[in-house]
Amino acid sequence: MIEVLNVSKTFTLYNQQQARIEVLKDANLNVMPGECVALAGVSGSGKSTLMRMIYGNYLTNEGRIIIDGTDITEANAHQMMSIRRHTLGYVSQFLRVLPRVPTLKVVAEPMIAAGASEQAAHQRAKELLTRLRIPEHLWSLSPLTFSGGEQQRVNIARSFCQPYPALLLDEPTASLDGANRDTVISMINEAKANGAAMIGIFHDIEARDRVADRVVDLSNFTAEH
Ligand SMILES: Nc1ncnc2c1ncn2[C@@H]1O[C@H](COP(=O)(O)OP(=O)(O)OP(=O)(O)O)[C@@H](O)[C@H]1O
Repeated sequence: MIEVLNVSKTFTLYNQQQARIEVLKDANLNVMPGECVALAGVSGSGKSTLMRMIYGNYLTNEGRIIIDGTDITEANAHQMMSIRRHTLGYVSQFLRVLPRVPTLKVVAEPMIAAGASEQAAHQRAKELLTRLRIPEHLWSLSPLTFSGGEQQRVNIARSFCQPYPALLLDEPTASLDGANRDTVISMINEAKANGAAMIGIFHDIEARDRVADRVVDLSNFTAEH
């Protein structure tokens, strides 16, 4: 479902004497439906960089990244938008939304964009916000003033509102209390049971061990190896 084939990534810092940072060399990873792979490796080994390449935010220097049969290193903007709409979700660490959009709409929006009716999307959004313990009186407010943990839960609700077949998780439990952390771990395991292929970064090792089938250490894919 998510295939990373011989991927290399070097950053060139044009405003700093053309300095080159070789982050990944010949990285390979294959994630099957229903599998969760955790990315590990020392700080700076390229975990976030690889996730951003898979989501199409960073270009790939070499190699191919295949999502559900499409090579996203060659995809145009229209194809990439369609993949993000229907196939690949991304739970980022920080919520990025437009100001003044109510929480309920923020959560339902990706599902509506993927073709669901407003009524069905709002119903699903309400179920998820309830499950993630966001009090109902906050649903009509913008999440921009919410606490860090509340914002993270809105972000998770938004990414789980529709059943993406592939999902990227960037520290999904980082700012959560125990009960919400357990809820998110259950949601990840349910998505897995429903066939989602997932790649995650978890600094919370206990959470990682409860969801990950495999751990891949990106330090093995650096230029020194
Ligand atoms: N946009 C960028 N421009 C230049 N260098 C970058 C950029 N993004 C990442 N890097 C460099 O790539 C390397 C890997 O960074 P990355 O954030 O992927 O590491 P990580 O494994 O996720 O680290 P951490 O565990 O600390 O979050 C770092 O040396 C970083 O400086």
